[in-house]
Amino acid sequence: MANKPTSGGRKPGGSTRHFTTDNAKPGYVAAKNNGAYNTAKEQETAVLVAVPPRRQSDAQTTEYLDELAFLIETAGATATKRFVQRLDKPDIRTYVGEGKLAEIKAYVQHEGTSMVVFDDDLSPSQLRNLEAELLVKIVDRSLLILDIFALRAKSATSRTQVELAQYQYLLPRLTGLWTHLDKQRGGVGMKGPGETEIETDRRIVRDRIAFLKDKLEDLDRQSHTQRKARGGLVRVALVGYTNVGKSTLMNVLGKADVFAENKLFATVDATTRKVVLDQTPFLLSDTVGFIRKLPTRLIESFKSTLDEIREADLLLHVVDIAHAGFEEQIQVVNDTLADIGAADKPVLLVFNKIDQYKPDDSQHDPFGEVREAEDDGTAPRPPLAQLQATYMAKLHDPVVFISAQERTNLEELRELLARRVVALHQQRYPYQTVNEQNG
Ligand SMILES: Nc1nc2c(ncn2[C@@H]2O[C@H](COP(=O)(O)OP(=O)(O)OP(=O)(O)O)[C@@H](O)[C@H]2O)c(=O)[nH]1
Ligand SMILES: [Mg+2]
Repeated sequence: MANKPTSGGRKPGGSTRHFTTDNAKPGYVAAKNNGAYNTAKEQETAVLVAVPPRRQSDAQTTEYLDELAFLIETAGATATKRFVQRLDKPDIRTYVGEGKLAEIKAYVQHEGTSMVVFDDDLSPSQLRNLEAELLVKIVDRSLLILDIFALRAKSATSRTQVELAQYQYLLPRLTGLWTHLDKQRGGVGMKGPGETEIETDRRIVRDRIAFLKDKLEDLDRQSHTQRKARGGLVRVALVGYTNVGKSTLMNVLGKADVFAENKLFATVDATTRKVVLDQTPFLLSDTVGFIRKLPTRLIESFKSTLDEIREADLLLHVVDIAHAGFEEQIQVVNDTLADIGAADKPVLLVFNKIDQYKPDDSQHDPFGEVREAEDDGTAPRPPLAQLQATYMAKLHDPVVFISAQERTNLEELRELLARRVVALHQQRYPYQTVNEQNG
C-alpha cells in the first residue's frame, strides 16, 4: 500500500492533494502523519486570495480574510500574505485576472510559499489552470474545511463521512495531471497517465465511494437504534457558528468534558449528555459548528451527524456577541439550519462571550445617540440591555446573555432552559408527573 506522504514536494506534472484521514486508503493521502500539512519539516506558509464583489465593504472583506487565515492556522499552516481583487465574479479560467495571477506567482516564487488558498470553491478546470500556472499546492475552501474535518473527526461515522466527502471532492478532479494512483500500481518507467489510467483511477475512486456509502448506511442504522434506545427524553441540541463557545457551554451545563479550544471546528463529532434541571432530565448534544460558504455537498455528507440537530426538540443557538460579524453569523446558522431541514425547530438564542463585548464608547453616554452603521461597514455596538430588548422584540421570545467561560448569567440561562424543557416534557407526557416518567 503506497500510503506515503506526498505533499512535501511537488512532482513535476503531478497534482498535490493532501487529505489527512488516516483511514483514507489510496496512496494519494498525503499528510498522513496525524495532521494537515505536517509532512513538511517547518510550518507551511500560505497566500490567501479573495475575489470580493464590488459592493462588499473593506471591513467585511478583512473579516472574511481573517476567518480564512484562522482556518488555515487551524489546519496547521500560516498565512503570510493576502491578495484581493474586486471583480463582479471570479474569472472563469483562473479565479483572478491575468495581472493579479502574475503578481501572485511572482510573490510565491520569490518567497517560496507552499500553497495558495482561495476563499471560494474552485471548479476542476480553475484548479488545473492555477496549478499549472502557480506550480504550488492549490487549496480551495472545500478542501481546506475537509482537511480540518479530517483532523478532528474521531468516531467511525465522522471519519467515514469525511473520507466519503474527500473522495467525492476528488472524483471530478481526476484529470490528465493526476498521477498519484499510478504510484500505487508501481511499475518501472511509469509512463504518464493516459486516458486508460485516468479511467482506472476513476473506477477505484467510484468503488471506494460506493463502499463508504454502504458503510455509512450500516453505521447510520446502528446510531439510529442507539438514539431510539435513549428513550423518550426531551432532546436539546447546541447549534451555532464555529468557535462561538458551544462546547464550553456544554461542559458547563452538562458537566461534560468536551474538547473546546480557540480553533475552528474543534468539534466534529456530536456528544450527548444527560442533564437534569428543575428535576426534569433531558439530553443535551454538542454539535459541529457552521461556517459561511460551507458547500452544500459537504453539509450533505454530514447528514447523519446532523441528525442530532434534526431530531432535537429545542435548539440552543449560541452566538459569539464579541465577534464583529455576529449578526451575519446568526444568518448563516439560520440558513444552514434551513438547508438541513431544521428551520422550524423552537430556538432559544444564547448570546455568549459577553465578557469580551465592548459597546461603542458613545453608548456609555446615556444621552448619546445610537449611531448608524459606520462608513467602514462595521455595525454599531449598542449596550447589551439595548441589544437584548431589540432581539426580544424581534423574536417575541426571551434571549439570554452569558459568558460560559466566566460563568456569568448561567442561572438565568438554566431557568429559561428548564422552563422550555419542562413545557416540552409536559407536552409529551400530559398525563404523567415528571417523577412517574423517571421512576
Ligand atoms: N472570552 C470568552 N471566551 C469564551 C467563552 N466561551 C467560550 N470561549 C472560548 O471560545 C473558544 C471556542 O470555544 P468552543 O467551546 O470550543 O467553541 P465551539 O462553538 O464548540 O467551537 P467549534 O466546536 O469549533 O464549532 C475557546 O477558546 C473558548 O475558551 C466566553 O464566554 N468568553
Ligand atoms: Mg465545539
